[in-house]
Amino acid sequence: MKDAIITVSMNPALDKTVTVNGFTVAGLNRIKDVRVDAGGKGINVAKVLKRFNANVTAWGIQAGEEGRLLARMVEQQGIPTFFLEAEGRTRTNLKVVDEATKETTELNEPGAVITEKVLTDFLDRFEKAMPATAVLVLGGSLPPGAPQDLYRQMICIASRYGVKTILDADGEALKFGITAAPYALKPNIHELEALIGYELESDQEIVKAAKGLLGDGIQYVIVSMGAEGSIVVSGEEAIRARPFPIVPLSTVGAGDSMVAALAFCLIEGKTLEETARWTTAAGSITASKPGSDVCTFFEVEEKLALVSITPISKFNTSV
Ligand SMILES: Nc1ncnc2c1ncn2[C@@H]1O[C@H](COP(=O)(O)OP(=O)(O)OP(=O)(O)O)[C@@H](O)[C@H]1O
Ligand SMILES: O=P(O)(O)OC[C@@]1(O)O[C@H](CO)[C@@H](O)[C@@H]1O
Repeated sequence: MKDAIITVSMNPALDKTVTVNGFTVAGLNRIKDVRVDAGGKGINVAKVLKRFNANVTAWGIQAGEEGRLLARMVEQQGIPTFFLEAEGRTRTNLKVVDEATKETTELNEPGAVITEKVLTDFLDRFEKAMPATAVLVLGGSLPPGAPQDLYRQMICIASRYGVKTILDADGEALKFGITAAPYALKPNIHELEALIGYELESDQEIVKAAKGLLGDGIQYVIVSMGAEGSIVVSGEEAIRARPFPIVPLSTVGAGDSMVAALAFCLIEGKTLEETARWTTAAGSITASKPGSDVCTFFEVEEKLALVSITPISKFNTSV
């Protein structure tokens, strides 16, 4: 059985995380600590999957000195990579962690422009890799120059080879991507609300909205809700998962850790309840780590039983 997972980061980043004590907008902020991690959603997913001992390769586009540094940082973690080089410079995303409030403020650059030539080469190599791939993870924003329906194109290619795609995107990239019926989606609550065009006030409303996305090939929707945990929905079941308490150090990569755990659960054939436990525990452990550092397999495994699980049908069967 195939077990290879490919993560794609078309717009990766060096994540520069600075820690301040009491972040002041429009004032002088003295930085207490700085760290730089290899970032981008697909790269974070690959970092977790490597720690889960999965057969993962990080694909993407890199550019300039920053791009070479990024690729080196990923490879130093023992993750096999396939990066095509583009012109310009891979972006640096600034993450400001406020020690006082435990809040993270993110300032993400648009990224280097991608040319049609690089894109065509990438898609060509991508299609060649699909026959040996079991799960594909598409995550993050698209770089300037890329068509908004790029994820849709990739999902269509992957589907021709029976590859299960997990899509973690927002805005237009998500809207277009959904039309190609990825196997699973991981919107956070704000991305889901933006997609459907209205606010969701209760768990029942979230389940209803998530269920509305299922069908025509979409099998799972995981709606993440920060400290509130998540709602995991399949055609047959809906589960409310609540995390154990943590002290958040940087929430960057928490959603990506959920996506990684979902890819792991798909490969391992876990049940929906097990998937709810693995994804939620992975997200919460990553949120308790500094910068874009991510959870390990043993840290997650140790906490699985502490994730509180409630089947949604228990309190409302009408959704
Ligand atoms: N403050 C927190 N306390 C406990 N768990 C948290 C906290 N923040 C995040 N998590 C865990 O991480 C998961 C994903 O968080 P979130 O909904 O913020 O994802 P996201 O918005 O996709 O994150 P990102 O895009 O930064 O990776 C949550 O479902 C939860 O399990
Ligand atoms: O700008 P995008 O592509 O939407 O998000 C990029 C990013 O914020 O996502 C990761 C966290 O999920 C970070 O490593 C990275 O900086």
